[in-house]
Amino acid sequence: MVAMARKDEEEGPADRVPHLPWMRYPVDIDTFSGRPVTQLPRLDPRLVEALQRMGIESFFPVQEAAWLETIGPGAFERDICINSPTGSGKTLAYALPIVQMLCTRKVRCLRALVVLPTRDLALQVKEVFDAIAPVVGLSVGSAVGQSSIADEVSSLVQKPRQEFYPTIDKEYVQMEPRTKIDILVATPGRLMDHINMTNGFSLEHLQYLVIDETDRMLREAYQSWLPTVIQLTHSIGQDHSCHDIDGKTLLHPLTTIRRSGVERGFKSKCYPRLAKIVLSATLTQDPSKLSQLELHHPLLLNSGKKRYRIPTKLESYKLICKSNLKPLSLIVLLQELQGNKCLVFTSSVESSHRLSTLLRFFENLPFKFSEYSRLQRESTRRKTLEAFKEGKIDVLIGTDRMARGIHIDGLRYVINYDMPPYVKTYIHRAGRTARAGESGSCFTFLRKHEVKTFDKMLKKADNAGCNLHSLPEESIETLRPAFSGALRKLEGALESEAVKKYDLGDKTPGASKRKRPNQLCKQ
Ligand SMILES: Nc1ncnc2c1ncn2[C@@H]1O[C@H](COP(=O)(O)OP(=O)(O)OP(=O)(O)O)[C@@H](O)[C@H]1O
Repeated sequence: MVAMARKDEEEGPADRVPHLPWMRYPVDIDTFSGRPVTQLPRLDPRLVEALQRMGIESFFPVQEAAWLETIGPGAFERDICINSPTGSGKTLAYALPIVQMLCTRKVRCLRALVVLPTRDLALQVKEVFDAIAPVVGLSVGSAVGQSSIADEVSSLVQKPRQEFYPTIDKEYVQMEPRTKIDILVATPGRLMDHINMTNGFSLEHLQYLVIDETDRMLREAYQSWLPTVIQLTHSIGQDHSCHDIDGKTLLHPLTTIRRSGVERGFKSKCYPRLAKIVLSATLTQDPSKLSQLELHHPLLLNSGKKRYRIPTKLESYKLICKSNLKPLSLIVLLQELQGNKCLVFTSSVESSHRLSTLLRFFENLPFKFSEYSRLQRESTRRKTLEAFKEGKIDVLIGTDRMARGIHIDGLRYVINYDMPPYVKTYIHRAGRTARAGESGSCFTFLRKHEVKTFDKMLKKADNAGCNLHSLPEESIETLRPAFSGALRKLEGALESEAVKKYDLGDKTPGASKRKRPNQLCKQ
């Protein structure tokens, strides 16, 4: 009962009317057909060319909808919230309007900030900006912890050019914008490092804030990055003036002044205000969570009739099997998928590790697989993901860490080795395939007693029919003898790993809660 209550709190019933009035009347993304890139009003011709070089001939509906709500008369007068399926092109939906809006800027300083929960995602988003921003003279940076903090600092800010202002006091020179970039893509941790420690890093000129994967970003406080950013961009009443050597008041020519607005709707808010775009495939409707964003007259762009939607070309299948036969069923399924790229999701890092270690003890499997886990080093994970993208590995075994936002070209299959706990989890896992209008399949292993819960869960999403998939019994039987041997080797391997870690004083996350070595193999 407690577990069910928590689920409802997390997701709510499928068709519940949102508490917030503005969420009840969304712009329906499905009414946009996605026009050719050459036919989007006001799109800079240089951007049209850049998009064509990227192989983009026409826009996806969410991109057209976001453009029409942000560019032109009344541009960015309201904050934009986007709830649109995985792989529907949300990144370009915000990147393009921001780049278009900034392409007439005269002075380089940090004007747009995009925040994402993980480094992999942030780098993926930066690639999109890198493909369009430089053609209109904008510079894009990242703060994700990929390089040392010193390297990152020197890529983001420049040293003050005091020699150009020999007669003016230091304070004036300190106000010169020093950021080398117009757009920053960041993870919250590194963003906070720069806010707190990097001399010359300033958000005072920030005009656009994008929070991608908003529901996840709001679930975790990440060192209070959000209130900090909002606070730093509220500079009402700050004294922007400084004085020259004669004591005359001098206003720095490059200062963005936010005033207390008096127009309707802006009372007691800063103007020009910080325009926000928040988005997800599973945008929260929880008023208390959304209130943290301090949205200004928000406008919701929504896809589908229900709260959640599964990509049109995604086919969902369930496989019912006993838990002791799950590894064998997985092998048979992977054999069926014939070495096509596939992501396998488990419920925990331990379960991923156990499964991939077990598979290693089967000989001659017709697919190459690898574990992808937060317990691995960052460099190992990066190499594994690269190898998977390049097709050197066919199957990645991991947890929900791989589920958010990551795009892998040509990924046709997703397998839920363990049932996802929430429909949101299903949507993000399954959404690694069937992206950008391509087709894909998601298979979910279930024990008999899980079927009802799973079916009920999928009903919360639009377009979520699920067929039964069965595997040939004889193929499973053939693997049984190898299975017993592999299981024995697995226990031995896990035990010696545990002993080794114990001796070395395990420092990995969760180590203190880990079981003693002699308890491990009894599971
Ligand atoms: N107009 C377009 N035409 C063709 N391909 C596109 C277009 N827009 C985006 N894409 C491609 O679609 C893929 C998915 O886009 P994107 O990652 O932005 O989806 P998303 O909606 O953010 O998904 P998620 O919710 O999983 O993060 C990317 O590979 C991108 O290059």
